[in-house]
Amino acid sequence: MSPRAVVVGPPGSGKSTVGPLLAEALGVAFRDTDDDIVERAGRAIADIFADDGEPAFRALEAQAVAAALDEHDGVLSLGGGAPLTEETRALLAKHTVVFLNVGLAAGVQRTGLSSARPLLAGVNPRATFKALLDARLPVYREVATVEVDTDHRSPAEVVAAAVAAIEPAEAQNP
Ligand SMILES: Nc1ncnc2c1ncn2[C@@H]1O[C@H](COP(=O)(O)OP(=O)(O)O)[C@@H](O)[C@H]1O
Ligand SMILES: O=C(O)C1=C[C@@H](OP(=O)(O)O)[C@@H](O)[C@H](O)C1
Ligand SMILES: [Mg+2]
Repeated sequence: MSPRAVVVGPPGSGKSTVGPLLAEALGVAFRDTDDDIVERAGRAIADIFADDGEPAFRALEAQAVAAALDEHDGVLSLGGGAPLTEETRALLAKHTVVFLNVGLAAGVQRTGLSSARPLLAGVNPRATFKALLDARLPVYREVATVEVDTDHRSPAEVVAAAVAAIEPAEAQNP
């Protein structure tokens, strides 16, 4: 079993919002590995970071991603940092991976009102977000088979662009 599409990208790119809409458009089920981690640990992501630290979260995340890649055949959205783990990058090599890109302004705006993302909770979210984008863009591009810009696009417009990008990629690699 293999997901129809795996969705990666920075926090605020819309993985958890666009993912279910993309699944609906493709007529398949949706799963989000952050939800799997919360369910399995019985704790919020912010609590896992606070109690056990980021390396412990990344280990739970790598397990959750490996299991979901094996079990799920619909659209699978990952947490923003999942492709930082080398084992996950290796597993993603066999899959259709959609990179939802977001620029600094929209990314900060979309994540600014939420305290659910511990990595962005510091005193200067804009500088933190910029450093995160600089470090991660090459990683997202390394694992992606298609890239979709989400700035100035509604979630429905992002879905349309993603479907248009995925279908020719699937035709090339059936
Ligand atoms: N294309 C978009 N345009 C405007 N707002 C968006 C868009 N995509 C997502 N959002 C909003 O941004 C916030 C973060 O989205 P989310 O799906 O949780 O991102 P991610 O899972 O990539 O971190 C949510 O409030 C969501 O409604
Ligand atoms: O970028 C990251 O490292 C993280 C992103 C979050 O998911 P979203 O990208 O869905 O916000 C969540 O997995 C955790 O807070 C760590
Ligand atoms: Mg998410």
